[in-house]
Amino acid sequence: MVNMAKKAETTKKKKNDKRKATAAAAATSQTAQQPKKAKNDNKAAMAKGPNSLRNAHNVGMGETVSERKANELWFRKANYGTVLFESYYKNQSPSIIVAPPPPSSELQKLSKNAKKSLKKNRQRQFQSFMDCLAQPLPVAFRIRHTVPQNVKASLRATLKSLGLSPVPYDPTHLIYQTPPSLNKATIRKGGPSYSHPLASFLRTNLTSGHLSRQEIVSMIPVLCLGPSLTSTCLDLCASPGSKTLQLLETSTPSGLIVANDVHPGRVSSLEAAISRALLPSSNLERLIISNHDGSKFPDSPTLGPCYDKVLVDVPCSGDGTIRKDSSILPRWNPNTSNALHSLQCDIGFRGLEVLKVGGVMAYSTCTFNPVEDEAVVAEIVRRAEGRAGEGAVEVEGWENPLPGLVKREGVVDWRVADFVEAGEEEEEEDESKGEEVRIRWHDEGYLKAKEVGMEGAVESLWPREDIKRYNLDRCCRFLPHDNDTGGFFVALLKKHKPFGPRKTQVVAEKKKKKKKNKGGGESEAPELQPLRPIDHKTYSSLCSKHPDLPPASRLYQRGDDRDTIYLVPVQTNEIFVGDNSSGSEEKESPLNILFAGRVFMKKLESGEYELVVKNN
Ligand SMILES: C[S@@+](CC[C@H](N)C(=O)[O-])C[C@H]1O[C@@H](n2cnc3c(N)ncnc32)[C@H](O)[C@@H]1O
Repeated sequence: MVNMAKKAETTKKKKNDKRKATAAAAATSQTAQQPKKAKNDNKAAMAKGPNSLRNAHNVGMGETVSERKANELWFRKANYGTVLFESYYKNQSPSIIVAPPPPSSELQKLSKNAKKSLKKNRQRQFQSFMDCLAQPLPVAFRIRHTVPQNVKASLRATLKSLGLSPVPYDPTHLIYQTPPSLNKATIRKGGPSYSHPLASFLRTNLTSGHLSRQEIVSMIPVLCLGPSLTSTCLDLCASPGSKTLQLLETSTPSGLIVANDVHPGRVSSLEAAISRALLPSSNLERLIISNHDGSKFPDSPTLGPCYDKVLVDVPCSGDGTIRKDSSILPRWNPNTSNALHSLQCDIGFRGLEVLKVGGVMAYSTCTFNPVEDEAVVAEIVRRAEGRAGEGAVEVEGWENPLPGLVKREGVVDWRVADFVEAGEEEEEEDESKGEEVRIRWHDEGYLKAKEVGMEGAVESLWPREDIKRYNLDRCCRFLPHDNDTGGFFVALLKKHKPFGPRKTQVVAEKKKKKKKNKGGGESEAPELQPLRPIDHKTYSSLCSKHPDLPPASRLYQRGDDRDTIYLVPVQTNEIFVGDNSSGSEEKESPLNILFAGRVFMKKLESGEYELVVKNN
């Protein structure tokens, strides 16, 4: 009895260790680098097997080093991620990475030799995918739309003299890509190409705001949403802001852009990136930056679903960016994708809820993984149908905004997996079997997966029987070896019907108070107090000295900083407060606005406010 209890406890502990390793791998920042020393230790320990690595780091023994870090290190050192990645995508459904096989009726007609060569060809395709991932990503950049025509012409001429032409598939001739030898690693300070004329050209013009550095495939969602943004647009997961900037550049004077992110720190870096871009004030006057969990983004109290366009560029496992960040591969884990799926569904569905009828939403990720891509699209359409009936939302086909950039159809068939240490599921006593980590496929579906203890199993991870109904083939996949880019996924969804009422209305979360946690660090509370409409008293006193002031509805101040007055977008009060005419100190916006518009007035030492001159 005692032995059995001990065995059960060991098994439980092992499972806990594994769970922690997974969570750690998922939680670590994508930019985390593998420590140099780890690479050397790796070779010796790998020879003995991954468990010796784990023991060497005291993982699971409650030792001094933080267990989380040790678990993650163990996982990466064993290079499990790379092994899992290759095994996962090689054995995924046929058309995720390689071109779809011919239909079985045609396959049967092929000779033995033809079948063999087909198989070889598919292996070659997979290998070219893997080989491409091992190549660093060239630097992609574009000349900003907001740059005056004469400056555009001069930038193009200089680039031409440096031997660079716009990418052939860009009709605007504004997008460029460096040759492979000039990449993030070689052009950085201390890198071999730091002094290359193209590298210094890039530095100068990125600093001046003439150029924007952005991956080509990551430009696609905004390009698909349409160039004439005369409309109200919500970017639900906006930081670090490359797509928000793209939206701002192409918006027209009557447009509004609300850029939101859940992390207060990342909201501040979003604002900093936008300031660095040196956009004209007229573009900045169309922007609101808010801080909410995208899955609980507040309703407009006056208008309800009011956005013409919504961009949902969700947090994802990011394996499409391996060429840019090689640390992703050694810690790759299918459980990360499975765990993100539900959050992605919740954010995506909220995007559909706040979208106007007739509006369009772009859902995008930088992962190849269908459980974060097509599975999410299918689930949010299904949820929409639950609220508004069949045809409530439709996946739309779209013209390629970059004609010639190879895109592949979305898939309707995929497999779901998690990872296990071989031997663990059978609860083997033979420890040597626990040395191996491998993919465990759950082809029998959700119930069976739950039964065998798949972590994070939810039904929507699997393709449902009626999957063909969702037009998932209209989604687009971009693979690195097709265009020498990163990997990307985009789906466009159009809302056709109003959704019935939710059980509970979504209201802004209570603002958390800033407090010290036990460890002495700051809690997750936002650093900044939100902006609020200017109060009547301040506005009246300003009017007496500045007769041409904009209406009070356009002037906002931060709760704890009365020294600055912001000129916010025209629509702000109409959408978020419900009063478009006068100062409304009693009414509070449900939106946690951390930045908006541009700085309009500053308080002088004398206590008077002075107008801040526009930059253009
Ligand atoms: C893929 S990045 C977005 C990249 C951005 N759209 C761009 O083009 O620069 C995902 C972002 O989602 C944010 N995020 C994570 N969970 C979120 C949530 N629940 N609601 C809103 N944003 C979230 C992360 O902070 C991260 O900045």
